[in-house]
Amino acid sequence: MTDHSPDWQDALEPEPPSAATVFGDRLPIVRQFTEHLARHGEELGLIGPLELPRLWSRHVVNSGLVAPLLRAGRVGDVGSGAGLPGLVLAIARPDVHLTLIEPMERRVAWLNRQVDELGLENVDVVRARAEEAKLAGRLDQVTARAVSALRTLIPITAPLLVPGGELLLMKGSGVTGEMGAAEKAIRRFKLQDVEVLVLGEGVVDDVTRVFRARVPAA
Ligand SMILES: C[S@@+](CC[C@H](N)C(=O)[O-])C[C@H]1O[C@@H](n2cnc3c(N)ncnc32)[C@H](O)[C@@H]1O
Repeated sequence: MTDHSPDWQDALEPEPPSAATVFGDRLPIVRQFTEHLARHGEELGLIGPLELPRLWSRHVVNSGLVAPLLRAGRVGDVGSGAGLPGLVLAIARPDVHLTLIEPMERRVAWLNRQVDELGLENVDVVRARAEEAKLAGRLDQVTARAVSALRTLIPITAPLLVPGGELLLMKGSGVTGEMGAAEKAIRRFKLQDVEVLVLGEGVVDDVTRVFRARVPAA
């Protein structure tokens, strides 16, 4: 019999074993989200045409690696786009409230639709640029992925934090160079305990780097 599976299904990377390790009993909802993204992501301009063969490992599992770093409280994800890492983290950590901050109307509509379809009760979506989101001093932790270099990302994310709050900024292998270029911003916001965490060793082929730092406590 001829297989009439749609193109997206043929192109989608098979679920890697790391997905079960990272998401545990939340995996069925992560699967739903990944399928929605694979089905609609390209036509909605959320992911590029080359991303389906690496959607699980490069995007979904990669985002989920940050979940153990979240503390209970209110976490903001700046520039959520398709929901990476914000929606994935909201699925993985139902005990944490996620605020997804995204200025583009089409992406905000997508995020709201996913929140409804996946039945997530720990998410709100704010349509705004981070610097205009009226969230200054309100968030316990802020995540971001693929939004901008640290030198411009720190000045739009650090002001959102409560005193003692924490930045968790997902970065590529160039993070050390970015930190050098961001020295002025690191000093200006008096960031403390600045470090780069390497996540996923022994679990995934491509490790994830996270720039972690705290703003001073009051
Ligand atoms: C390259 S996409 C990355 C999306 C997603 N974080 C990911 O990893 O796939 C960058 C996203 O950041 C958003 N963005 C750009 N500048 C922003 C700002 N100042 N505040 C909030 N979001 C911003 C864009 O609209 C876009 O959705």
